[in-house]
Amino acid sequence: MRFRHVLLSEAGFQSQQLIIEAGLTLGDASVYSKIDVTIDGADEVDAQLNAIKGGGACQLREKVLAEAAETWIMVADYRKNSETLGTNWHQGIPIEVAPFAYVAVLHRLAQLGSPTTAEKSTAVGAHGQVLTLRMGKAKAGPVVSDNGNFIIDAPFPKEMMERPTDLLTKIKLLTGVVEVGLFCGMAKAAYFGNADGSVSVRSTDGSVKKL
Ligand SMILES: O=C(CO)[C@H](O)[C@H](O)COP(=O)(O)O
Repeated sequence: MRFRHVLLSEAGFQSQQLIIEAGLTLGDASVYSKIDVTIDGADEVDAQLNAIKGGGACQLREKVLAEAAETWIMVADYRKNSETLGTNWHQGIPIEVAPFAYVAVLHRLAQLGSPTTAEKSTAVGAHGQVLTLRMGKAKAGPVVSDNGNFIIDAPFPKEMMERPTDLLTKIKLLTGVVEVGLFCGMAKAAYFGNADGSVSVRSTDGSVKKL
């Protein structure tokens, strides 16, 4: 396999800083539109290698790089490995939205089945998470992505999370949505770090190999 030692800045500000600090060559997806391999983290990975991403609010850029890659690989620790998305990642699907449209998108997500405060006891079971605009921790106001957009975290009931591609399609069609933190059918493999320090690799055929 041929590698170019160029790292792309689109994965977000933090990645860009790490690339510069390490003295590596910083590239750009508009110059390197085809990538051999993209390796990325995930917030949760299901049995079919679908993933939730966007815990760091970078899912738009990360999806552009994943789609540009011949091979897209995920790395995560064992706590992010589950049968169905939403099992261990409870805060919901990260959705990047145009700021002026966020109230409209919140309404449409609620209509799609994402629970709001009023209905949380029936809709989300034990976890109690509800549809929210993600707020900053060290700043007042909402989190603003590297693209100047807001992030909505939208939990959905288990029966909808079991069909992530259908859910992705429905959310992506809402006007005002820029990108959805569901990565479906994209990964060639997921590498999980185990509690004992070993690594397990799961492939698209469902096979798991311990390294
Ligand atoms: O999707 C992401 C950022 O948008 C990250 O890949 C995801 O949040 C995992 O991060 P970490 O490996 O630091 O736990």
